[in-house]
Amino acid sequence: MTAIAPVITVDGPSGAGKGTLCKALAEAFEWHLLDSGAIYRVLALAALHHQVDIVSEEALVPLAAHLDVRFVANNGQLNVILEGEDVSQEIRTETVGNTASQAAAFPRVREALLRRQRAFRDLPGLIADGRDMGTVVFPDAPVKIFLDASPEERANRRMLQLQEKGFSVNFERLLAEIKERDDRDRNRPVAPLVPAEDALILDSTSMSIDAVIEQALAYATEILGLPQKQTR
Ligand SMILES: Nc1ncnc2c1ncn2[C@@H]1O[C@H](COP(=O)(O)OP(=O)(O)OP(=O)(O)O)[C@@H](O)[C@H]1O
Ligand SMILES: Nc1ccn([C@@H]2O[C@H](COP(=O)(O)O)[C@@H](O)[C@H]2O)c(=O)n1
Repeated sequence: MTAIAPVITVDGPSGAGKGTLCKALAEAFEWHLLDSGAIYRVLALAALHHQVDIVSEEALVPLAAHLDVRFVANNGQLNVILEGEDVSQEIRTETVGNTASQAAAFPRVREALLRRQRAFRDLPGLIADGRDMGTVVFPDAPVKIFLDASPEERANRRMLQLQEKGFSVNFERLLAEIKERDDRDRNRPVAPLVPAEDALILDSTSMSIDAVIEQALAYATEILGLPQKQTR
């Protein structure tokens, strides 16, 4: 009998700290990592590159079905390769994030990307980062976490992140963009951003990164029946 790889899902809104937490969990457990948002972002970038109409589900579905994307491990980072070109940085802009959230609202686009995401499930286990990991993509995951934070805190984190990279940013504009994306992700008819019924909800608004990681690790190891892991 083939063993089915366990999955830890981490869902939540933009800037809640999912990527940070998932990377730490993947390192601690030495499991595979799925950044499902990167797949939606790559689709958005491919649409922008090929002048595919982002508001046309008809036009986006074939692009999603044949998306030529690879994730290549490189010194502890995952490089994102679209049609042979490294787009790891290009997909991280707010414009691409917003375009991704428009494309992600279409049911048939999501359907076209489903199998690609499930293919990441492999032994010894998978950490899955996204919006619908626990509700749609891996509903049988034994550990589900919904990571939240207030919009103001998330906008502040994003501002600091962009400033560290040398960009000048406007807090009010970032906050408005975050709220707009939240609204679209939470209210779409398919796979909306909602916590799975069996998810642990972690509000990280007033928590440090280390405290979030520690709490998530303790929860996951307890449910999976694994020995307690050390935090970094
Ligand atoms: N608990 C925390 N306290 C303060 N800053 C945090 C916390 N968690 C994450 N951050 C910082 O917030 C920023 C955004 O975090 P991260 O990229 O992990 O969020 P995300 O939920 O994956 O966002 P997205 O869905 O848009 O990719 C990063 O700069 C990260 O270091
Ligand atoms: N499982 C997912 C993951 C992402 N999305 C959409 O993509 C946008 C970008 O995601 P990031 O996590 O990289 O910020 C996001 O706003 C969602 O609209 C999704 O629908 N489902």
